[in-house]
Amino acid sequence: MAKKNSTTKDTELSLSFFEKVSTLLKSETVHFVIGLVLVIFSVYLLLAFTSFFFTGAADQSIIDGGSAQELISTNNGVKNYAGSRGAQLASYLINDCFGVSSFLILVFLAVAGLKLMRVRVVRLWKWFVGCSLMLVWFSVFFGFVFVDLYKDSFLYLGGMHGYNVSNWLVSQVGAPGVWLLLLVTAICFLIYLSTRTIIWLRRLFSLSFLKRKEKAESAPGETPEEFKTSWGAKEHTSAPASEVVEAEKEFEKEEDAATEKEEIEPLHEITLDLGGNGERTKSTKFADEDVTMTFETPVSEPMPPLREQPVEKEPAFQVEKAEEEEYVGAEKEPYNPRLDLENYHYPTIDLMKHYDDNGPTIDMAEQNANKDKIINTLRSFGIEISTIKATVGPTVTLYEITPEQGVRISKIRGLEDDIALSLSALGIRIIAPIPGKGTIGIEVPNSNPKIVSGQSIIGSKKFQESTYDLPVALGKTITNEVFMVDLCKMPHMLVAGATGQGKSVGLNAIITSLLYKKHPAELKFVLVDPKKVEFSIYSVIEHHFLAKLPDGGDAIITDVTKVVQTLNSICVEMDTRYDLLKAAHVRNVKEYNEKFISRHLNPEKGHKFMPYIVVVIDEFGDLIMTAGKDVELPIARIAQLARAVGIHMIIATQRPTTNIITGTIKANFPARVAFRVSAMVDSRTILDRPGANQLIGRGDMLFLQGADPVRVQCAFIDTPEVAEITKFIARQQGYPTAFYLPEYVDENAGGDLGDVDMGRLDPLFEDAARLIIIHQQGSTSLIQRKFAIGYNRAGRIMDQLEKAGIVGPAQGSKPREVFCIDENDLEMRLNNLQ
Ligand SMILES: Nc1ncnc2c1ncn2[C@@H]1O[C@H](COP(=O)(O)OP(=O)(O)OP(=O)(O)O)[C@@H](O)[C@H]1O
Repeated sequence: MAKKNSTTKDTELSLSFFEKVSTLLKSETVHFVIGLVLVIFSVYLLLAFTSFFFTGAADQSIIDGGSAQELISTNNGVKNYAGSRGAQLASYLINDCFGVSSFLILVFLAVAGLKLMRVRVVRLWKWFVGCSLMLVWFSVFFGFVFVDLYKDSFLYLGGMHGYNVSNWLVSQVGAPGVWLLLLVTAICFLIYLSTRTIIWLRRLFSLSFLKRKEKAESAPGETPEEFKTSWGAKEHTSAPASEVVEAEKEFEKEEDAATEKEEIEPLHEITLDLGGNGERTKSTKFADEDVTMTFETPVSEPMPPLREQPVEKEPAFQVEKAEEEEYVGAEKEPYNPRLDLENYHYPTIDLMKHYDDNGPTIDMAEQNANKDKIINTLRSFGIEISTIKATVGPTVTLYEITPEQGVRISKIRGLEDDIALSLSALGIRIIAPIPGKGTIGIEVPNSNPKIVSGQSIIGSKKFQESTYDLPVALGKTITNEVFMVDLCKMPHMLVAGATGQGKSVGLNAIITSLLYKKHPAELKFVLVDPKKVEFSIYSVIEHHFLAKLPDGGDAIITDVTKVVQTLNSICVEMDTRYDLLKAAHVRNVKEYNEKFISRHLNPEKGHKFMPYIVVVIDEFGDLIMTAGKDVELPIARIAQLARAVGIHMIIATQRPTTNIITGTIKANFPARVAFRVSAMVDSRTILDRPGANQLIGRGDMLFLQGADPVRVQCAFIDTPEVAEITKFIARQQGYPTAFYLPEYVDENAGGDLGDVDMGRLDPLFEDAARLIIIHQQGSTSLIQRKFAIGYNRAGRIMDQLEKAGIVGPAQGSKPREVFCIDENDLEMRLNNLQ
């Protein structure tokens, strides 16, 4: 017995020891120290290797012939700068192993060290595979090519590995075979590094570079007909290019999915087991009643497609027939919008908090009690039911009842308060009938609600594999399915709910979903936060994901006048985008970007890749109260028109009254999210029906797009989680500035040049005038940039230039016309001014 006790104790002790060691190994400080040691060791190796080239010959006899005792002694005579150990290491790795390609070992060690120190974000396994493959390849290559050097040099360029392997290969496939083998493996490796290799190879095989040369030499019109047809330049080059874009996309997708899957797999599948024996459905017949109660565990059936509501007032958008010949860029490679930040890594799922208590559990006692209460309450009003089925969601259970024949639905609907009273629970909602089912639903809050973690939503297969353009994962439905929508199709969303009911968390869930799925080149946010505290955590990703006015101010907009300017600037951007779409003869931003990527739009004519812009406005009520029409008008304009040009809006308010959510706003925000509100009238304002007043709060919400609202438990993504995600993004390389929205010149303010004081010209006035003349471009942002001054000062200088007749009036987003042709002309005008 005593022996057994001591064994258990030992096991416990060793367990806690291993636990301690494993926690220690996970600590950031230990990682940093190990990383630092690796980096320093790689520097030492570099020294040893480099020195080996110069001192290797002299050291050879000592290293090879000297005894261990001699090498340890102080006067060992080794010349290598890294001492006898360095010389041994270099001799072993270079001569005995892989030759000069052993340098790749220290490259990998340095990269691994930097990753552990969190200096660089890299995919270590990719570096490992890459370095290992190159190590082996170069070793064989040098062993094969410099085989003669092995006889009379102290340095084996391919090491013994390269020498042996290449000799063996030569004996098997002959020297030409080894050349071909090396070529094929090198090509495969380059394809592994970048699928662009395929484009180069195709070009090489089609000899299109020869054709280009020929074309340049022969004058236009001189190309012989047979030459044209046999080479078929246009069709042949454009088709593979687009295929390769697809291939690249596929490649990236697979790669991302593979890495993400590794981290995500265990998190999203929740299986409910009511009976404890693995049955999915269980029916219970109650002895005293005639009612069958069925429990249903949530199944992950595909969600019914959301009914899309056509956006009201969407203007007719005509597409003119292309008359001019289509532009085809000189470069055949597709444009890669992500190229500037091609090493950008999407946030990983482990940045979010993991809740152990994730899956729904079923309290049978609670279920039975609720069932009895529902049956008894209905019976006391003379309503008999034949079946009752319970679906247990994260926070709410849906009881689906089938009444006996002849019972009027309106009668049950009228009993909402009585059932709520009998169950003594808040948040009871009756859905009579459940659309498409012929049953009546009674939603009852669970006594022990579960948190729907952000990790379980973002890590879900459904979200990870979604192909939506702007995927937004909101939470989980009553059947525990991940509830997702495509913001692109909505196209704007209205979020309302009383204070403290989960609005801010909901907005975080929306923004975070987009951050997890989009590249900084493809998406920009405009964040408006009159409360000044909600969105401040996003300020660190300004250079990656935020858009702002080019006036040098904060990217998170907190000031009402700035909001008005920004919204108007977005209207300018919207108009510009429409013009570009029209010029490109396409109907929406997606088609436009596809055309731009395939280089069918000329950047010199102002065409550019258009990222989606998502405008998120918190506390919209506050804005309307302070700025009224100034805010409402641009919002209504954007909401009516911006869908096609990739600008989407999400506005949130805690005061869902009719003077804030006006008819115009409502009509243009077809997707509505309602958290709990205090009064039925507020629910009617948001959803056009009651329901939001019966929610239980803490992220319980109704989502409406189309006819029937869906009850969803919003994902809980807390501020520290968002901070981790934004920190992860901010640590990576970003753009030099935020995405600049176009300048907006307030026509009422700017148009009145009577206010411009020409007696007190800005000290930079003359320099700015010269700059404008040199560039022949009347742009305020140019002045701002060159003189590093704010928007307001640059705007004032521009007004003075206009009054002095040097530039013309503002023309929306386009630069002003410059009236001065050269510096002489300017001198004359300046003299006239004095
Ligand atoms: N989805 C959720 N799951 C669990 N708890 C939640 C959820 N959403 C919100 N909560 C809880 O409710 C609290 C208030 O949420 P939140 O700050 O989002 O409210 P709010 O509506 O934005 O309030 P306010 O309008 O005052 O900013 C949170 O701190 C959290 O404890």
